[in-house]
Amino acid sequence: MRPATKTLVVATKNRGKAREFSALFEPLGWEVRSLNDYDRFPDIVEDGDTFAANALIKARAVVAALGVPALADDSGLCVDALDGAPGVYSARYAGEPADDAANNAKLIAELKRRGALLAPAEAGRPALLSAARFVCALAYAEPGGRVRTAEGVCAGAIVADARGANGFGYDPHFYLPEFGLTMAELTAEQKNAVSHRAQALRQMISFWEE
Ligand SMILES: O=c1nc[nH]c2c1ncn2[C@H]1C[C@H](O)[C@@H](COP(=O)(O)OP(=O)(O)OP(=O)(O)O)O1
Ligand SMILES: [Mg+2]
Repeated sequence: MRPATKTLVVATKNRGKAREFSALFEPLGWEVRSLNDYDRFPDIVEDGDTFAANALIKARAVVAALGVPALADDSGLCVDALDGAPGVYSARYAGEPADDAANNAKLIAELKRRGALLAPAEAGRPALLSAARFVCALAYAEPGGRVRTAEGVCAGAIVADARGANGFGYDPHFYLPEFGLTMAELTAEQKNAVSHRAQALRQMISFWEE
């Protein structure tokens, strides 16, 4: 089961995600179309309990609306000290409409309130950190009803001070110990080598090749 054409609809309105999918698919000779390429595509209600459930909801909604195969991404940030929050609520953590700056401000305020930003023993690390991971569930759906899901995880830590201007969402506060940089300080190529999204996509592509 793999898409029959070299154009793939990605069921997202998030321009940051769409940009990353375009870059990830480009070396494979695939062109990505997002919901921003359709006039007034209705908002999809994401009321699933898990990333995978929400990805399936989005993929199926786009298949139903457009009649073509669709790949959907539901992703978010899970912070250990917040018992996995904001999790599936990452996009609307600070309320709706979704606002990255408000979400980041609420995240840091919440971690400070709980005393959950800790100074690591090692020198050269950012001052205050709190263990976290990015999670990405992908769902691929076809008009015939077949579906496939994949998941990727990227471990890191939330850092109190925002750094970097690349990426989107929580990237300026997501610190990667192996780089000594936040996700927003990585180049697009670096992020696409390690991200939760890239890992989930690698798994999905391996399913497509089965
Ligand atoms: O690589 C990432 N770098 C930073 N932040 C990220 C990343 N990946 C997900 N996130 C955050 C953004 C948003 O707050 C939430 C996703 O929510 P999610 O519902 O999956 O996406 P969305 O509503 O922005 O667009 P859409 O549903 O149309 O795909 O997690
Ligand atoms: Mg969403």
